[in-house]
Amino acid sequence: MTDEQEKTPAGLVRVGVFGARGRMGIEVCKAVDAADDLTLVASIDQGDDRSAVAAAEVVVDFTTPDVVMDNLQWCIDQGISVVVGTTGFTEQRLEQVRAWLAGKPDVGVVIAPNFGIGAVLMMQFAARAARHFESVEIIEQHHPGKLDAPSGTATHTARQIAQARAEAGLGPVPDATRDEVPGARGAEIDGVRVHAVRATGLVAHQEVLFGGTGETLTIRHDSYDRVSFMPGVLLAVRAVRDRPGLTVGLDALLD
Ligand SMILES: NC(=O)c1ccc[n+]([C@@H]2O[C@H](COP(=O)([O-])OP(=O)(O)OC[C@H]3O[C@@H](n4cnc5c(N)ncnc54)[C@H](O)[C@@H]3O)[C@@H](O)[C@H]2O)c1
Ligand SMILES: O=C(O)C1=N[C@H](C(=O)O)CCC1
Repeated sequence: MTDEQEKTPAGLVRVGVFGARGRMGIEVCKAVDAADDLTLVASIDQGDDRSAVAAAEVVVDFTTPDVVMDNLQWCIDQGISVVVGTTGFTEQRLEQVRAWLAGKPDVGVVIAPNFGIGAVLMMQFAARAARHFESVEIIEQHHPGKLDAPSGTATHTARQIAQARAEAGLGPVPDATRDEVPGARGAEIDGVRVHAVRATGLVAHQEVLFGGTGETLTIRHDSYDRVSFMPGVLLAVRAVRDRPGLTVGLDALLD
């Protein structure tokens, strides 16, 4: 048993944070500190020795797409459950995480592209609406410090919409564009156009625009402050050890 483990009062969940000096990591450390049932045992950023995290029961990762897989493999190897907010998860990456977890029946991993409760509902509403409209486009807007485009949230939403359209037998989204300045029509994710806006003053925002005969439907979510993600992060921290294996998205935890 480590010193940190010995010192922890019974009943408190020991939490470590990767990316602790980043925009999200700072908020996560504050939220864990403020929670009566959690205790922050390690806050790690680039260049720090991550072995301090070995005392944690749950690690929260808000780092970057290029380091998150190494962090995840390390935590799973140590038998530590992980809550991941870092983006960049392809189906291939998710399969890799499932393979690492296969030999660790007591370890849980929750990976969610967006921990905002409103954002999770926005994605659910969009998936529900998708089968009723022939047209759909996604417009995501974020702060200019964001490294990836389109956002993980937009990519996840596009995949869910594409799946709902396929199940409903909808064909391609109508679009007569013949001459295009490259990029003018956005990126295409599973047949859904996604437009990424970056501007100072923004935090994280997304609109899903549906079009049908004589009508449009816009579903919009706005995170004005990173504290909006904290209830979802804490929900996952409290639940992850009771969910062995991989959970993608917050939907199952909210239900
Ligand atoms: N799921 C969500 O709800 C949600 C919300 C906001 C952001 N994000 C995602 O979270 C990630 C982080 O976002 P951010 O705005 O906090 O970015 P950020 O750049 O402010 O923070 C990332 C931090 O990770 C640190 N880091 C880099 N390599 C590391 C390593 N090997 N070990 C430990 N720390 C390391 C960096 O030094 C930095 O402090 C991004 O992928 C972003 O898209 C997800
Ligand atoms: O600030 C970011 O970066 C965010 N990233 C996530 C994404 O890519 O969807 C969630 C919203 C904030």
